[in-house]
Parts: sequence; structure tokens; C-alpha cells
Amino acid sequence: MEIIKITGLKKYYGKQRGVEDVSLTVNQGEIFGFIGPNGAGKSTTIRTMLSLLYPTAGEISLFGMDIRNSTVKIAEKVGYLPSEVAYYEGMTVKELLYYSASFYKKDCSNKIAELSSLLELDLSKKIEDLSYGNRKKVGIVQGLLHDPELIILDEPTGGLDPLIQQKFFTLLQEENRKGKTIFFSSHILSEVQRLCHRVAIIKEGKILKVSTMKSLREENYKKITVETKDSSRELFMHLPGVKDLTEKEQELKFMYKGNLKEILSQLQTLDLQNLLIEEPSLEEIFLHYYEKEEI
Ligand SMILES: Nc1ncnc2c1ncn2[C@@H]1O[C@H](COP(=O)(O)OP(=O)(O)OP(=O)(O)O)[C@@H](O)[C@H]1O
Repeated sequence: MEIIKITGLKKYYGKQRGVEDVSLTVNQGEIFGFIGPNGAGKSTTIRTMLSLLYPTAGEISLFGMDIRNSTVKIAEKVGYLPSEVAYYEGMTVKELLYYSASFYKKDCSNKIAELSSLLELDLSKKIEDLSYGNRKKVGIVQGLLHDPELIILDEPTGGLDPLIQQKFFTLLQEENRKGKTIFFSSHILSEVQRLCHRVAIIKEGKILKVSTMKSLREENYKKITVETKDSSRELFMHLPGVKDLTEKEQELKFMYKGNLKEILSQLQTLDLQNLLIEEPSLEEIFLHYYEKEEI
């Protein structure tokens, strides 16, 4: 089942481009990453999905329901962590969380206790006395306390220390195992690489690519390192699909996109000491898409 379906989304703030052309679908049970640099349009897309912004053009449905007609029904099923959390001051963490829970027609107290304990959040503290990271934790508990079917997170880990980040990722994976769908934006590519089944890459308001992590890696350049006593630079320098070639003593490194058989037939002619063929990291893939005008 398609949990998120965005078709031809465009959002302008007056004359300022928010997003230009966003279409994507997310299926039930997926962990979907939304990646792009600052200003690419991630938060705009998310805020429009949540009906916090009105789209200039395009259609969005969540759980098969048009967001314009089913705001309340959808809100019950969705948990959201904004990139910046802002709170009324003067309340304790517990008061704030129970106030948030009062909007849902269910008892959220067990979930509040479970999440706060996992994230080591002190419920008795006043909101205004919390550090940035602890405020973020309040946002996480607030987003998840009603046990939502769809969890939408906008840059979720900013301000969390590595230990809590790790606990938070484990929590997301557990929620996902229970069938929850997770959509999250990030520019921390290592976390996307670790968690996501599929990703969408957005640049200047347009989706460049939607792909599984696996095919994103496979379709891309391979990193090849060759160790040989033969002089091999000439052999690879002009070969189609080879780029970024560097040579240091007996080690030759380059990126290769093309038929592996072809490159292997060239490699066979050498007296090889060592050979390494690696898939690129998401970071390298991301840079590759951003260097190019078109794909
Ligand atoms: N309230 C607003 N008024 C005018 N322009 C806005 C507003 N909010 C966002 N924009 C513009 O829309 C574009 C997309 O911004 P958005 O915040 O969606 O990007 P982002 O990918 O979430 O970036 P970041 O990673 O920095 O959060 C940017 O050019 C931004 O300046």
C-alpha cells in the first residue's frame, strides 16, 4: 500500500521557490530517506505533506486520502518531528507531553514512559531549563507518543549525542519492524545509508533520483584500486568510463562506470599485486549527482 503519494508538487513562497517539481511514493513498511543540501526543499515538502503549508500546485495523499479533505483522520496516524522544536515555556516536560497526548483519543502514558526512559529524558524538568539536545528529545517523544503509523522526521538527529542517536536509530528500526513507515530528511548521509531502504535525492526543488540504496550503489561508479609493478596508467587513462585517475608509487586509483568485464580484461594483462573494487559510499554518490547538471 502506498502510504505517501506526492504528484507534481510545487510550492512557491511568493516569488521564492520552495519546491519546483516533487513526485514520489513511499510504501507501507519502508524507511525512506529524503536527502539534499540546505535550501533544496526538504522541509518545504514535509511541511506541505503535513498541511502546514498550502501547495501552489500538485497533489498529496497520505494513506490513500487527499490531505486537503482528511486532515484530522490523517493527523491521528502521523507523527512529526520538526527540524526546529519550539515550545511554550513554563511547563514541565511531563505537562507538555500529556498536553500533546490530550489531542489523541487514546491513552499515551505507557508510550511516554517508555520513550522518555529510552532517551533518558527527565520528565520533571522545566522546558526552559533544557539543553538543545534535550528539547529535541522532547520533540521525538511528542512525535511518537500516539504510536503513529507514519513517522515523519525532519533532520532528526541534530543536537543528539552519539549514544542517544544510536538509541534513537534502534528505536526507529524497532518501530519499522512493527510495520511503521518512516520518512526522514537528512544531510547526514551515513545515517541515511545505515537506515534507509530507499532514498530520494532533491536538488534546487526538483527530485533528481528515487532509488533503492542497493541500486544507487550498483548503478554508480565503482572505486578501483590497483597495485602493480607494471606501469598501468596509460592502460586506463583513455578507457571509456574511467575518471579521477591518480597514481602513487605502485598504486593506481580511479573511478569506473561501465561493464566490469571490460575493465577486468584490462586488469588481467597486468602483474597484479593487489586489487580492490569497492562500491561508493552514499556521500560519494551524492557529490556525484550534485556535480552534474543532468543525470
Ligand atoms: N517561509 C519562507 N519564505 C520564503 N522562502 C522560504 C521560506 N521557507 C523556505 N524558503 C525557501 O525555500 C527553499 C527551500 O527551503 P527548505 O527549508 O524547504 O529547504 P531544506 O532542503 O529543508 O533546507 P535545510 O536543509 O537548510 O533545512 C529555500 O530557497 C528557502 O530559502
